[in-house]
Amino acid sequence: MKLIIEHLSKRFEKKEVLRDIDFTFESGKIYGLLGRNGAGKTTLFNCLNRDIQTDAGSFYLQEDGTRREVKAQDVGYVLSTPAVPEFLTGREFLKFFLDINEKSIQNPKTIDAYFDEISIEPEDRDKLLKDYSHGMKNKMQMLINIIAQPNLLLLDEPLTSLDVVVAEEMKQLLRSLKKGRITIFSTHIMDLALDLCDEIVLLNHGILEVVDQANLDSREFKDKILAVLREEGHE
Ligand SMILES: Nc1ncnc2c1ncn2[C@@H]1O[C@H](COP(=O)(O)OP(=O)(O)OP(=O)(O)O)[C@@H](O)[C@H]1O
Repeated sequence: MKLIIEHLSKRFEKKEVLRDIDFTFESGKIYGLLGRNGAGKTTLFNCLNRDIQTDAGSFYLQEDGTRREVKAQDVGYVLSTPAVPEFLTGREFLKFFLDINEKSIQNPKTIDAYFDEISIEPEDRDKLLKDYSHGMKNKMQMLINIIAQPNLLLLDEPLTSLDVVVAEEMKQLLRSLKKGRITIFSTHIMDLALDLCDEIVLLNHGILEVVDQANLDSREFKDKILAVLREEGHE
């Protein structure tokens, strides 16, 4: 499966954020999306999730030579600022989510098994989500997006607020889930991108480009990424 983006453009008033983007993402890979503040990473995700309209261009999934439109159920989108229903407990939220997605979830596990997977302690599972820490809310959001096994998993700086142990567990989880889906991961933490991702993609001057990692050790590779990103002055 491939996600093919053709001539995608988006501007906000005078600011041209995405400029005629042509890019192909392939399943089985984790893509690290790097770009400076304001480069347009969230805008790209919002377009792919159809939260905002594009000005021009299109994107679609291609499987066995057949193209089809990206549907809502194809996409899991983990926001950098977690949005969870604060009036529910963790368990109620998870149960609700499992119930409404019953038909699409393959090999469902028990609610406690899911909590175990993201290391939410038993004593926290029946607390209201409003009393969860930022990192715990983030984990819940990541979990419900992973459970539904989307074809396209968009992660907008999701590991930044997690403690080192959980961030490591989440990395393992994402690695174990990458087969058969396209994972695009935006981050400002270059080491995380290098550690987790199969490809590094830069969003620079409104276009996407892959950074070729061939024959470069990680220091040289980092320098190369920085050099490309530095070209763009603050606007
Ligand atoms: N709804 C909006 N209205 C007007 N301008 C917007 C809107 N959303 C984003 N922008 C502008 O588009 C540009 C790209 O923003 P975006 O949030 O996509 O960048 P980003 O790469 O995710 O940044 P960061 O790394 O800082 O989170 C910025 O200049 C931002 O001000």
